[in-house]
Amino acid sequence: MLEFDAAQQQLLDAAPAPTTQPQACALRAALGRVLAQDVHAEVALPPADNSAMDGYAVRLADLAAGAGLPVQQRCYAGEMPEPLRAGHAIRLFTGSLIPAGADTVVMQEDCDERDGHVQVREAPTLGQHIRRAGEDIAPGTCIAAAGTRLTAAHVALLATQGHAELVVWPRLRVGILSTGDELVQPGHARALHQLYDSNAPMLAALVEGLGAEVGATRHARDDETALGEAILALARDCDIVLTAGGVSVGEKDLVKPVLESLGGRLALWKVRMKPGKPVALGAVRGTPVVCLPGNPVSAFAVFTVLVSPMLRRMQGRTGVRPPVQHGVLRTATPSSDSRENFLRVRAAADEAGRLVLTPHRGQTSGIMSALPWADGLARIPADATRGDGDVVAYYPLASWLS
Ligand SMILES: Nc1nc2c(c(=O)[nH]1)N[C@H]1C(S)=C(S)[C@@H](COP(=O)(O)OP(=O)(O)OC[C@H]3O[C@@H](n4cnc5c(N)ncnc54)[C@H](O)[C@@H]3O)O[C@H]1N2
Ligand code: MOO
Repeated sequence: MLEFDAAQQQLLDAAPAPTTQPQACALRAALGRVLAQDVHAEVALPPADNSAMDGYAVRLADLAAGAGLPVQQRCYAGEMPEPLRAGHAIRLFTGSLIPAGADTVVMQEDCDERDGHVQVREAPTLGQHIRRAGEDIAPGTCIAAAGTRLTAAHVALLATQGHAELVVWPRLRVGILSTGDELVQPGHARALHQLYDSNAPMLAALVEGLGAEVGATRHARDDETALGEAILALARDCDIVLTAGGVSVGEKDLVKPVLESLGGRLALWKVRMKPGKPVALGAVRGTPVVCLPGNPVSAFAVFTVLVSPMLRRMQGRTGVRPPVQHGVLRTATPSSDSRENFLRVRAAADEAGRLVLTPHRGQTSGIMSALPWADGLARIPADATRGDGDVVAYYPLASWLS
């Protein structure tokens, strides 16, 4: 059996970085896209000294006499202030530019304005409430690196630079094949011996959750010709193909011989992980094909911890393996197995602020209701027992599936 970490690495090694040309993408459509180039700040942030408060711009020394100061101008955000005259104040608002000659902002709560004069009640400190030009970002700073998958926060930061377009990698196109005579597509009538196909919609949703695109989805019966045609068509139209089912040792587990007949190199593994022992990696006409186990729980776990790093690399992303955290198991039932066991767990903080991991009551690969229930996967090492109070590695779905 292949060790889990070695399998994850071998899949990564089989993942080519993007080979297509980067493309332009409107800022408004950039959420979830992957930057193909570093973006450097051209303008400082903030671009000019401005007020952090609604109040008055003054010269600190002018307050020493304690007299009220004539209000020279009311300057709103979006207007140009006049240079501050000696012994005067300028009324301004949050975001208003600081007038030349002013060195301090007094918030309006500390002032009284009457008959065109402002009296400052609380002695300010020099420079208070002024946001300095460039204090956040200096021109030339890299504000988003190539390989970043853009979030709303990145979109906001990139907008400060006035960019209406960004250079991103084309979306990775993933082909999905579910296999099995027993499967019926949702929306169709189902006989007693049949099962609705949940792997295809699940894998499509997982792929889209990473910011990749579903190039095509197919279902094939357990028949060498049908499987071969489907894999060839998907390999032709997509950057990578994911199949589910038919990869174990049963008489109708035909995916392996079909891949071999298509002439691709093939590595079939029994990976030392649970759920998800049977996993295969092949290539058809240069397109990687990854075969996941048919049990939907196993396919979900394999996608999360084995396949997602590979897809991230093909998307052109950096940080292909999200951080693994650690948490304390809270369970009445210790876990042990000859394979690395990825328990479906919920995560919460205990009174001391420690991350506590509670396993779902059903941990066999047939218990699908554990998937939407879980926050992540807790990893129990192979050939070891871990029970209540033990610290284990934790793979949060929020980061491993994004
Ligand atoms: N004798 C052995 N039997 C099995 C072994 C083994 O080592 N020796 N391994 C077990 C493990 S572990 C797994 S995991 C499964 C994986 O088998 P396959 O990848 O060949 O998957 P199938 O047999 O095609 O299906 C397994 C299971 O999942 C259901 N399924 C399949 N596709 C879908 C779908 N798209 N939607 C919903 N459900 C699906 C299928 O009906 C089966 O119940 O093999 C074990 N057996
Ligand atoms: O490895 Mo299988 O995925 O446990 O049921």
